[in-house]
Amino acid sequence: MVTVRTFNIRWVKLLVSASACFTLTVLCTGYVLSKLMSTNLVHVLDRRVDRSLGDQFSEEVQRFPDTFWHEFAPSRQSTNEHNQIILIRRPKGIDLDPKPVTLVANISLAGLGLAGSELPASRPPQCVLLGFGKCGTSALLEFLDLHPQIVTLDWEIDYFCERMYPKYDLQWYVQRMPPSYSDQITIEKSPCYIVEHDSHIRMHAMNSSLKIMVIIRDPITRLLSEYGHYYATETYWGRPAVSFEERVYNHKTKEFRTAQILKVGDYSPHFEHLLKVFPRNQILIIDGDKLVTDPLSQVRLVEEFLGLQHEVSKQDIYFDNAKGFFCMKLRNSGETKCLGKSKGRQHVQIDANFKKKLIEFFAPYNEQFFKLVGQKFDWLK
Ligand SMILES: Nc1ncnc2c1ncn2[C@@H]1O[C@H](COP(=O)(O)OS(=O)(=O)O)[C@@H](OP(=O)(O)O)[C@H]1O
Repeated sequence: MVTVRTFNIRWVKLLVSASACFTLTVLCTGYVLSKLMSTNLVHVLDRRVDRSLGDQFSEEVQRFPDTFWHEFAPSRQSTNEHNQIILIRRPKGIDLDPKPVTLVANISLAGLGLAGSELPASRPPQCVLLGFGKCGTSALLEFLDLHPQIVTLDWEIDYFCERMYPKYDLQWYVQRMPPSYSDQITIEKSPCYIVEHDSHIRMHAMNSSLKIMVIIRDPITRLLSEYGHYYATETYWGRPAVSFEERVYNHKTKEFRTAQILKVGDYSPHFEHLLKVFPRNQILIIDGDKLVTDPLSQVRLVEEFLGLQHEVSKQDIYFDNAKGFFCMKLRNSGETKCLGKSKGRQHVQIDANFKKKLIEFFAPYNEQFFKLVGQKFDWLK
């Protein structure tokens, strides 16, 4: 009898402390969330506003926590009846479309000395970088972002690809573009666009005068880069990775694994389709190998293609010995910025005989590509 009562009391105690813990957790989470939503209101609007307002604005700014993306531009539509700036943000995470959080900034346009002036807004891109993956798409975009008249989306939205297009409409796409002024050019890059041919048609339907950029590089270097990515992924997940040779060549049949190599490495079929959709003068081909050794030469090509002044200069970049690549010097802050660890990996060394085989394998595909685009590249050495 005594034992049963002791047992019951113990259970009641346990239940009480468990529910107290639960209530405390709920209360704490609620408090933290409400703090996040109410106090950290304003983020730097954009580079130009930030620059024009200088320190005075920066002092007023309370940075929004890093766990939130800057979602929409504070555009005309996103100022409220009190002329306050409204920011819409969503938590960072894997979910591509979580519910955004709307926040009213604690400052007004007039308070910023911006009454009546144009505010940056999300606009459809006037130029898209279609790929090819592993050819330097991120580096190109980072260098272009140094241009005051260029605004770039810093993630791959893949909107025109099959994975996204049926799910989202144009408004969804445009709203995700970074804030820009009407005299700026918005660029986004998604490497799936070049190999998924329906994307070409979908982009043309959005804007038939869209400017198209495609970056290519020596297909063997591209293949090595792709292998580096595969190796890093397998290692990360603790899975065994096959050697480069094994991945691209079947030693039993003594044949290259063409499905693996040519899916992206044969550039011609993708260009053939692109040229059926967009006129050649709307397409700019960037040399990914030159982007590594002389990034300014390729940035200049883009500036001319987009009808912009040459703004990005030697002062904006430097060669970083530790990274082994060119990096950026940011004009506003004086800070330096290199691409992350997953860009600029060391490539595996390949045996000279195997490289010869690869060169012979790719040669006819490259010749066909040079003919198609009327341009030669210094590849296969
Ligand atoms: N400045 C600078 N810094 C770092 N990396 C640079 C740079 N310029 C070009 N590259 C080359 O870009 C290669 C990655 O290409 P992508 O960004 O197109 O890759 S991805 O498809 O988006 O994953 C990457 O390939 P890996 O060297 O294999 O990592 C680089 O060779």
